[in-house]
Amino acid sequence: MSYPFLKGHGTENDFVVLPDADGNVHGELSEDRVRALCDRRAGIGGDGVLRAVRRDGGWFMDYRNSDGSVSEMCGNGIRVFARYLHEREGEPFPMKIHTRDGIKVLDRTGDDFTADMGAPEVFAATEVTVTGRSYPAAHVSMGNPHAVVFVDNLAEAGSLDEEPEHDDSVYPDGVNVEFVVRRGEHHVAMRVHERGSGETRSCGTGACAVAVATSLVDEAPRGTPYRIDVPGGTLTVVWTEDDRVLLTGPAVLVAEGLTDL
Ligand SMILES: N[C@@H](CCC[C@H](N)C(=O)O)C(=O)O
Repeated sequence: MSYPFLKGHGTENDFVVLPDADGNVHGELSEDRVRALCDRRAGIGGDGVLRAVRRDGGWFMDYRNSDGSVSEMCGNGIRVFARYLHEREGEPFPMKIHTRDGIKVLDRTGDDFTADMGAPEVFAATEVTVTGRSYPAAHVSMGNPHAVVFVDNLAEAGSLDEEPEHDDSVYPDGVNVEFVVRRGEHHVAMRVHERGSGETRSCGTGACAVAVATSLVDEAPRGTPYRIDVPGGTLTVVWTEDDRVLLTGPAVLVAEGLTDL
């Protein structure tokens, strides 16, 4: 049996989009199927899967990491998802999208898409260990968990092939780890090891967590735009006076077809 799919990315964080309006095409998407779809040699390839299911008069983004695990939220994925809904399902902007982390509002300005990611949660500082070296980390939740580590040089994080070690009592479901260097005023660069996907070229929720952690260190006024360079491009994040994190960046659809996977 063949199924329609699309492929898209946001700052090179790439996804397989699975249209499944009535939720009965893919049923309970198994971890094995997600892994097969995301396989870069034997599959379509992607850092994750975005299954589009109708819900409550709108759409639900069923996000899976490339290892098949579920995450609450994906900031790059939801911009790709919004573009898909606009171009293929005729949904107008601004649009509301249901996620495991509640409803998010997406808007578009030219080639840029902005996701209102809601309020961050900031917890007590923690620690992560990478290739035997421990680093202090800011603990920020954007619906999904992040550990933000400030370093002098992004190469310090090494190849990021291995999952950073973390305290299971702090992050019982694992954690996304961002390594951050300063580039200028309100401007940083980051690399990320994503829970369930390994090192990726970008992470939208990670960029939000980095902007929140950095603006707290800077004591920057709310509303200050932060430029976050990622290996796959640039994202802009604003933490507003009324405690919403706005993530802006590109989202593109690059292919579509049928898959037997
Ligand atoms: N790439 C995403 C985050 C995807 C989920 C993450 N790996 C997790 O398990 O929480 C983004 O752009 O936010």
